[in-house]
Amino acid sequence: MLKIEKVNQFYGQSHTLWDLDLEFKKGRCTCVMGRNGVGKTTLSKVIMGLLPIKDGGLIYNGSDISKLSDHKRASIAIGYVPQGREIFSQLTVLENLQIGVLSNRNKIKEVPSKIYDLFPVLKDMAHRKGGDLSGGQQQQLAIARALCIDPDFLILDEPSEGIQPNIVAQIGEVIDYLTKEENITVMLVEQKLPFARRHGDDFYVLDRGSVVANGEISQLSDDIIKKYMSV
Ligand SMILES: Nc1ncnc2c1ncn2[C@@H]1O[C@H](COP(=O)(O)OP(=O)(O)OP(=O)(O)O)[C@@H](O)[C@H]1O
Repeated sequence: MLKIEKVNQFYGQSHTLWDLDLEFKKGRCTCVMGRNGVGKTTLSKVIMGLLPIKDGGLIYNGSDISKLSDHKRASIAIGYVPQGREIFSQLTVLENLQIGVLSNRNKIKEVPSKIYDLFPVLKDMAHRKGGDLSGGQQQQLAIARALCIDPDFLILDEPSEGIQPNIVAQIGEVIDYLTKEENITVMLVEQKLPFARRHGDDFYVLDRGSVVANGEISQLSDDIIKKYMSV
């Protein structure tokens, strides 16, 4: 589905991603983990085309997308829910969703009813301003907006961070539904181990911009956690 091949990325002189090799398999949830500052968000932005890479390739369904603009990448159906959500707080819930619909690759005009099946609260709050929603509801709105483009590949950057437990559980159920029922490929940037273990299929652990461990989520051992994830 998506292969990251020998990717190197720099912020100015600062070498941040080092010869990264990762593979995201179709219909699976792959967790990208590691301590603060190891490069997880940088990798998400590289995939979205928000940051340039120095060399290497991003092979998406067999083609190298590393030279495409972020706009073109949205049209090839990569959805992105950034850390901090970035919803439009002055627009209503419905207007936020309609912005996702504008980038829908099948040129639909209305918010699909499936979105409200996944997130019923958004139907109840359709005419409320995004900024009036709780943090958890804003996270749901951000995920729903990304789903409005009908993505094949969805990047979720720490969706459970600072969110109340019942909404975290709902978001986990949505991830399971998207991978298992809709065959969507999910990249889950996650620091919370129980959430990653419950909803992830595969994992990569990064340290200082390099992959230091990977495998199926059942292979995420206490040794790896102690060495690369505990503070
Ligand atoms: N715009 C930038 N300019 C320069 N350096 C940056 C920039 N953004 C991030 N960095 C640096 O790049 C490294 C990787 O940061 P990144 O945000 O990708 O890590 P992360 O693993 O996502 O961390 P966190 O879990 O805190 O979000 C860090 O050393 C960070 O300070």
